Amino acid sequence: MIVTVTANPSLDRTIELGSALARGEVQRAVASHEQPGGKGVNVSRALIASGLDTVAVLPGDASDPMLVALRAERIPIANVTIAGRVRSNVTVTEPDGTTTKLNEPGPTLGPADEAALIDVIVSQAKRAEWLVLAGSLPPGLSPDFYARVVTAVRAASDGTPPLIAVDSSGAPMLALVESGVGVDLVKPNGEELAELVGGDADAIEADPRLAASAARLLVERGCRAVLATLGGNGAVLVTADDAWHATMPPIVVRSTVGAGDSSLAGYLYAQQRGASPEGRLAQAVAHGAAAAALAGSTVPTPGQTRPHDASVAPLTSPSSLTSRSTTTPTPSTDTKE
Ligand SMILES: O=P(O)(O)OC[C@@]1(O)O[C@H](CO)[C@@H](O)[C@@H]1O
Repeated sequence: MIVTVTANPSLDRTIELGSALARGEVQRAVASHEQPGGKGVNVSRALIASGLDTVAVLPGDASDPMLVALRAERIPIANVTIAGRVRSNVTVTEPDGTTTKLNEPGPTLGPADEAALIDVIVSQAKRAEWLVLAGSLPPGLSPDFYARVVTAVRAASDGTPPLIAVDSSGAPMLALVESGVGVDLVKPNGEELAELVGGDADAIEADPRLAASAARLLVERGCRAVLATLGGNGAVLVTADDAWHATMPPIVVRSTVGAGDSSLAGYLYAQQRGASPEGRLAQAVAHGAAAAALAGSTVPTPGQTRPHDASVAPLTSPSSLTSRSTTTPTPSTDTKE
């Protein structure tokens, strides 16, 4: 069982344009989609599509349209009732695959909401093999919320605590790494790696060796494995002893929203099926690529993924983080989200 936590879920609205976005103009959309989202929620949606057991923990009233949409998709949830409404995030996609995202801050939560959320997470985590903590934090939650959750879950465990995966950014992610609690897997993109260890985000995303060298700094700070997604340049997986790079299967990008979440789900799906680290990396890239080729934040089924097209190779001598890459990133296949 895999428990996901989305402290700041959203009702994602995707607007597909038939021509390039023109700021300041009125444009007619060719299609629109509304889907329940937020990073942990998307991981749960992708796990369900892959036939795995999951529960999505999130704040939100049972009658909130976002929770209603989640139930309609038959995603098992454990919610903490709050006074405010779940936020709405808007995505605009252009024909060349460019994805523009406008994310609301989310409802303000108080100390009682935070305590209730941690209680629900601790109780759900007792039957979990993995606990996935993903996304931004809404206003009012402590910046070290994720470190608090990890500590509470481990303290309450009466046997083997769940493995913990984290995919977040900014202050909450930095606070987790700096807390020294140590987690089993983190899934940054190039920008988030640069935020955490320094360096140039575009150069990291363009150069798998540079990304591996940045990821290794996170391993040294207590993250047992780092799955770094590099948009069109695939992904790297770095552990204390090894590093691999997987290339991205060729796709036509439709929407990159949730592609990173699908990558994480693909990694967990392969891990649950006993795959080697290389196999997990290939499945992560295949899930991310398949998601990027689908509309809105639609998640793929394993049958829609092509792990054999993601060629995996060991990375033996990572570039120095201070080196600059001359490779140009490939925006048309970016799976940053
Ligand atoms: O604002 P956050 O929490 O960082 O990200 C939220 C979000 O952009 O992430 C998902 C895609 O990864 C979307 O479903 C959702 O709108």
